[in-house]
This record gives sequence, C-alpha cells and structure tokens, in this order.
Amino acid sequence: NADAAAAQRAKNPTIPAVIVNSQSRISYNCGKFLGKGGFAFCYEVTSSDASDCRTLACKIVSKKLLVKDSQKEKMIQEIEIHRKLSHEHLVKFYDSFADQENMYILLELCSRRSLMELHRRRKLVTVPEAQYFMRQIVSGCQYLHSNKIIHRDLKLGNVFLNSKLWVKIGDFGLATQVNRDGEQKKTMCGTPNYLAPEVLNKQGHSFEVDVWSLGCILYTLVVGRPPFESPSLKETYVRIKNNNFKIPSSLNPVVAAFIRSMLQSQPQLRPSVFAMPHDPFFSLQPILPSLPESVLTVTPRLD
Ligand SMILES: COc1cc(C(=O)NC2CCN(C)CC2)ccc1Nc1cc2c(cn1)c(C)nn2-c1cc(Cl)cc(-c2ccccc2C(N)=O)c1
Repeated sequence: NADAAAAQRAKNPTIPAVIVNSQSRISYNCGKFLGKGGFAFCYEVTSSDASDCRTLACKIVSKKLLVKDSQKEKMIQEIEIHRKLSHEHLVKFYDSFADQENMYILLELCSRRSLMELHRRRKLVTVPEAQYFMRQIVSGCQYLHSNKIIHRDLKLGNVFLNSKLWVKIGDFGLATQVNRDGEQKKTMCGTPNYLAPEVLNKQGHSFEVDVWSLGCILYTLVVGRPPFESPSLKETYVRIKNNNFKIPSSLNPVVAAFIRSMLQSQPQLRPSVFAMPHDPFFSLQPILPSLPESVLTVTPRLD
C-alpha cells in the first residue's frame, strides 16, 4: 500500500515518488516495493501519461553504486542485450533512462512473481506442472539461443510468472552475446546460481550452460531441492565437479532420464534447447494449456 511504499522509499532517499523520463517526457508514479537483487531495487510504477496507463516493474540502480567502469559496463550490457529481445516467454523491455541519481529500467510486471516463490510455497510440483513450465522456459531459451544469446543465470527467481501464470524469463545481468560460431566464453563476472562444471573448471563455456541450468530447474521443481545443494558453497562446487547428484528412485523414470541428460558433465553430451521438446518427457501426457492459479499454493488435481 501507499504508505508502506513511502516508508520503503524513505529508506532509500534517492527513490523519487515520481520518476521522469526526460527524453520521452513521460513520468511514472512510483508505487509498491517489489524486491531487490544485486544493486537494483524494483518498484511497481504506473505511468501518469494517458498514453500507456500500464503498471510496470521498474528496476532502479543508484549511480553511486556504479562507480567502477566494470559495473557500468555490466549494466549497459544488460540493457543492450535485453532491449533488442522480444518473445512471449521473455520479460518485455520497455525503456531505460537515467536522472542525476539513478538508472531506471522499465520492464514487464509479472504479478505472480517467480518460480522461486512458487517452489518455496509448494516445495514439489507435479509432473504435468513441470511439463507446463519447462515447455515455456525452453521456448524462451530457443529464442535466446537462436539470437546467439546465452542467459547464463537461469534459475527459479529469474523465471517470472505473469497474471495468467505464463513464464517470462528475466534478468539478463549475466547474459552474453556469442559473436562467432563455436566461440567459447572464457570468463563470467558474477556467480550464477546453477553453476555448470565447465564454468567452474574455467574450460570455456557456451549455450550448454543454459541447458545445465534447465536441468537444475527441473530437478528442483520435481525433487524439491537443488541437485547439488550442500552446507557450504565449497562442497557444492566439489559435488558439481564430481557430478555428484542423486535422483530419488520414486521419481518417474522418464523425468529422471531427462534430468540426467541435461546434467551431464560434458557440455557436448547435453541436448540442445532445440532437441529438448522431442524428449519423451514432453509426451508423458498432453501438455496443459494453462494452470489454475491455485497451483501457487496447493497441489492441483489435474486429471
Ligand atoms: C506484483 O509483482 C510483484 C510482486 C512482488 C511482491 O509481492 N513482493 C513482495 C515481497 C515481500 N515484501 C515484504 C513485499 C513485496 C514481487 C515481484 C513482483 N513482480 C515482478 C518483479 C520483477 C519483475 C517483474 N515483476 C522483473 C522483470 N524483475 N523483478 C524483480 C527485480 C528485482 Cl531487482 C528483484 C526481484 C526480486 C527480489 C527478491 C526476491 C524476489 C524477487 C522476484 N523475483 O520477484 C524481482
């Protein structure tokens, strides 16, 4: 509500109540605090301009935090990559601009938050729900890989859900463009959540790291915890290097086989996002065209 938003803004004095884009001359009323990630705060904003009275998500980064050139370049790279993307399963990029204090990125609001919140609430999802979500995530990834973009940080918190529970992949803060066919990326500044072994071993990496992350996402959704979860980051890294993960024997063998195919240590053995829809996982049963919003809280009876 308004005074909670005002209270939150009071904590961050540099967040104005009205955000003005001096180029387009459109101003936005800053509303509810949605969350924060990295340097960014995210608020719900409504444009006061009659033209588009949509409610958007606005990521706000204080310029005071973008002191090092590397941080500025990262922010600019995220905007440059995201602005040219347009796909039904990617978060829409509307605009980005700056004022004295902050940089602003106007993005599609996903009112049902992300798969992270759904996972926290439900712990496990059913196979039909996993098929529904994976099909849309793979569709978004096919668009990215066709455009030579590697997301590099696919995780539950970056798979957003709009009011209709459609998947919208967001947060291109670690994304990169492959310039030459076969080019292998050597470095990545920032730590992805679902780190692939080839990144850990600094052997050079490419599109296959996104397939590794998709394997981690599916595992987490149907098993209820991440595949390499350990008490410390160091132990997690050891488990990833040793490809040490267990799939409960109770899991449907077709789902287990699909997860194993994506979590293979050798990148070239993993399926591409273009091959994935042909996996038997997606023909276990007809893929649901939609989900009831009850899936956000309770296990659905989907028969
Ligand atoms: C109505 O839509 C939303 C409501 C809420 C909500 O109810 N949050 C409550 C959490 C508890 N606190 C006490 C009150 C606020 C969260 C995200 C929403 N939507 C949304 C967020 C979006 C985008 C699109 N849509 C895009 C694009 N990026 N982000 C974004 C950006 C940043 Cl910097 C952080 C996070 C974020 C940070 C931490 C944890 C979770 C998240 C997360 N994934 O939502 C999310």
